[in-house]
Amino acid sequence: MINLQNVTLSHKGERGFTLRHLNLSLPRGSFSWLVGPSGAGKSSLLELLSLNTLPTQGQMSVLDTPVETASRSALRHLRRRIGFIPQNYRLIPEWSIFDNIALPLRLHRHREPDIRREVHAILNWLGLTHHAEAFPSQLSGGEQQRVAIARALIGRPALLIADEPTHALGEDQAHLLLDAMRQLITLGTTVIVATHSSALMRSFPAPSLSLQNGTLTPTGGHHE
Ligand SMILES: Nc1ncnc2c1ncn2[C@@H]1O[C@H](COP(=O)(O)OP(=O)(O)OP(=O)(O)O)[C@@H](O)[C@H]1O
Repeated sequence: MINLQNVTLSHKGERGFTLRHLNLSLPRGSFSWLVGPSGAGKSSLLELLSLNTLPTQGQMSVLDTPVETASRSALRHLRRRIGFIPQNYRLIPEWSIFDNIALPLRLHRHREPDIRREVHAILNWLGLTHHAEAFPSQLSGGEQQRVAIARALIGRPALLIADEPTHALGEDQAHLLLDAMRQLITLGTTVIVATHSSALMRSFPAPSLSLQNGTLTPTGGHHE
């Protein structure tokens, strides 16, 4: 499902490497926490796995597709099977909350009546129904984070990547998200969640990947 061999990443203009010699293998339907100190490279690794950046060196396959030989259109199709909850939400400011959440379904060319039904169901589940026609700037941080969660989950992604997805949420909402992730795993989705919250990790024991200074260190998780 996900395989990294000797992957390194350096950002443009950077002299050293942000991620170094990463080897990682994650099976379909697995759940992994991603931990490490601030600046260790967690967000950079998640940007890589969600195909927003590509490795500087090494081999990476995502959803069983080697990315270095994939065409642009193959990468575009792959990205549509990935749900990503970025740390800064990245909602489209000019679009309503409804349209932000509907985006993955529209990319998959679902029928409008089905889109309306599914978006309203997820708005209701996350307590956002009254914000359907609002714009992102009119919402609180926690509400925007829930919109980002809804957008990532609505297409039932094959791979779900979440970067501190509960940092602006209350405890009940964090548990709602964990429950949804549990369900996705049973459907075969692979899930990776970066977090600084040991309380969150305790509530869902799972293997963890530990990044230190751009390198994965062994912790008894899935990685090699
Ligand atoms: N676009 C970029 N260009 C240059 N350097 C970057 C870029 N993005 C991240 N970095 C650098 O990569 C390193 C790792 O950053 P990253 O955000 O991946 O860490 P992190 O583990 O997610 O940290 P945090 O827990 O604080 O979110 C940092 O030194 C950062 O400055």
